Amino acid sequence: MLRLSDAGVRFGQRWIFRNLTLKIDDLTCIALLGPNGRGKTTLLRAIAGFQLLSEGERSGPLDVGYVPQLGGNLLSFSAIEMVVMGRSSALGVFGSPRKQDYQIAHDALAEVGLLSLAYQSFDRLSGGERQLVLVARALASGATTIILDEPASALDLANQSRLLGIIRDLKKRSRFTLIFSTHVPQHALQVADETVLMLPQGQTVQGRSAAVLTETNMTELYGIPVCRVPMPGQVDAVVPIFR
Ligand SMILES: Nc1ncnc2c1ncn2[C@@H]1O[C@H](COP(=O)(O)OP(=O)(O)OP(=O)(O)O)[C@@H](O)[C@H]1O
Repeated sequence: MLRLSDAGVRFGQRWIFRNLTLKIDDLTCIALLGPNGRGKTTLLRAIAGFQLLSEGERSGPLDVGYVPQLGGNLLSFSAIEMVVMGRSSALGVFGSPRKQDYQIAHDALAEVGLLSLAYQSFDRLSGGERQLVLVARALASGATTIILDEPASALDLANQSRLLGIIRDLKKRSRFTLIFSTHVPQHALQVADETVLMLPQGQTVQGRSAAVLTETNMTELYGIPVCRVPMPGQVDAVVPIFR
């Protein structure tokens, strides 16, 4: 189990969050939602153990596969080399990747549907392709806790569906604890067992996704009306009402 108790992170004089207690049971899938700048990345990094807490405590595993938000640090390694880098904790400081590490990387790229781009330079991939390569890297790491920071932000609708499928498959394998942030409540409703809302005024709400993602909570979260529309035989549709 991963746990943050009375956790807080402060940058200079500014508290990003405080008094935050979060319990993540093994093998659950958790979605994290909140408005821009509210502190989701900071919280994910704290959960991963990369961000030092200013107060409170973290307990839980440290071997975490972390998929960062898509950034500008483009590297000219090939896609498969980027994925093989995910094997580094299994190889040790001086180890170099062996045939079996490349096989694992190959399988991970196949899982995200990018095998055909294995030897293309990472810096020449599209944003969505890069995002999927980073997901493959976390899969290849062998970590059983995988944290994904907005993994769908650059994905088209088909690839969002593929990503949700990958998350569902990982859940079915019953080996992984998954935590992802998103600005799309529908993603949480589709695949997350539990959702954590970082509300604008500083409170945090955690609970079963269908129970937490109410119209009232989502409207408070984003400051615009958000509706949940029943879809016969399917998960409710989440519809923001843009003005
Ligand atoms: N190392 C840092 N030093 C100072 N301020 C920081 C640092 N890292 C993040 N912040 C600030 O903390 C706040 C929360 O940032 P964070 O990236 O966690 O938000 P977020 O919810 O992930 O945002 P978004 O949805 O826009 O990605 C922001 O205002 C950011 O500028």
